[in-house]
Amino acid sequence: MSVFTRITRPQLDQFFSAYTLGEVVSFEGITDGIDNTNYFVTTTQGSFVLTLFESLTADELPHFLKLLAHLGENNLPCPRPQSDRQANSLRQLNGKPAAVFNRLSGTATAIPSILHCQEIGLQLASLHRCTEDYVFPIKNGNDLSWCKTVLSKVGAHLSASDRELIDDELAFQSENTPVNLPRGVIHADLFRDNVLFVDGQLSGLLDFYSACTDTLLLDVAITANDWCCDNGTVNAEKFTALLSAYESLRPLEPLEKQHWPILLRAAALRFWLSRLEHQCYPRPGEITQQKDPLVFRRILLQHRQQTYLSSNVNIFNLRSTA
Ligand SMILES: Nc1ncnc2c1ncn2[C@@H]1O[C@H](COP(=O)(O)OP(=O)(O)OP(=O)(O)O)[C@@H](O)[C@H]1O
Ligand SMILES: N[C@@H](CCO)C(=O)O
Repeated sequence: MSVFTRITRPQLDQFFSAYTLGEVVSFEGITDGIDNTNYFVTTTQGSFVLTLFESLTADELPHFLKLLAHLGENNLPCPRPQSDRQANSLRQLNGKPAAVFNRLSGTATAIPSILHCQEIGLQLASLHRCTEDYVFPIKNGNDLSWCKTVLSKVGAHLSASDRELIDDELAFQSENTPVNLPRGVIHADLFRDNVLFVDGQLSGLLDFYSACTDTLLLDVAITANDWCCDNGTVNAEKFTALLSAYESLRPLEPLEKQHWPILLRAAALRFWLSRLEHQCYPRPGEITQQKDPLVFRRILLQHRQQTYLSSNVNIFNLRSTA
């Protein structure tokens, strides 16, 4: 996140007086992330994170808070929404919907090892399994039609060859839209900066605000593209490690294996476009971060050309064949 909405100490004191979480001792804006405004808040009773939601509405947010509560009940290490004295977990601060969560320990890993990739593969499969029967009425806002809209917004800023590449990929994805693949709750943004580790053990899964109901394999592809590429270069060994760990809890169906290369491309395209959009239309904020769109251009090109297939391990080398 970045700090888009500044809050003052008196506002915070008043806000926390609605809870039974102690008195505010200190607070600071968090610079990571690009969607919401987050502050670390230390009170006389513990450490918390205050989130001011910058785009999700008060109608949508209860679904996300309920999902986080469900995941916590199933022992996933997710932030738990804290309730105020009236049992509300969603309030308003500075004109924005706001909520308080327990602060999870750990730090994100910038350069994941094979072990980190295995850990995240296992956790993602746990997430998919523990939401098998969970009804989550949020659609994927970053689907193919969104990709087309973003291209129409950023197209004028792109080189002719990049526009052509994106057009071509969009045509490919439209012709190969997955049907009949297992669907469920997906995190949809399980990047390295949304996962905390303590001494190599996964201690936190963060930022469920892109979560939606969609193809489970898309979630695996989104996660693998970030965790298993070293600065945009596919690391075939890491892909295999993540997938094998995932499959130890949720084996992929034959149809999913067939679609894996397609969804890797879809996931790379989606984040190339969102990063381009942020680059072309940055939001005003006090502390803002921009992420490099070219990383996902590189990943997409490798998936299209499958250049990594010449390595000893390839990312289609799944444990069982389709
Ligand atoms: N419950 C928590 N415990 C510990 N740290 C947290 C917690 N919630 C948020 N953070 C910290 O704040 C950062 C930003 O949070 P988050 O990823 O939810 O924000 P965002 O703006 O939605 O980010 P993104 O750009 O990934 O969409 C995290 O990377 C993490 O460092
Ligand atoms: N995880 C995204 C940003 C938040 O959606 C990215 O790295 O582009």
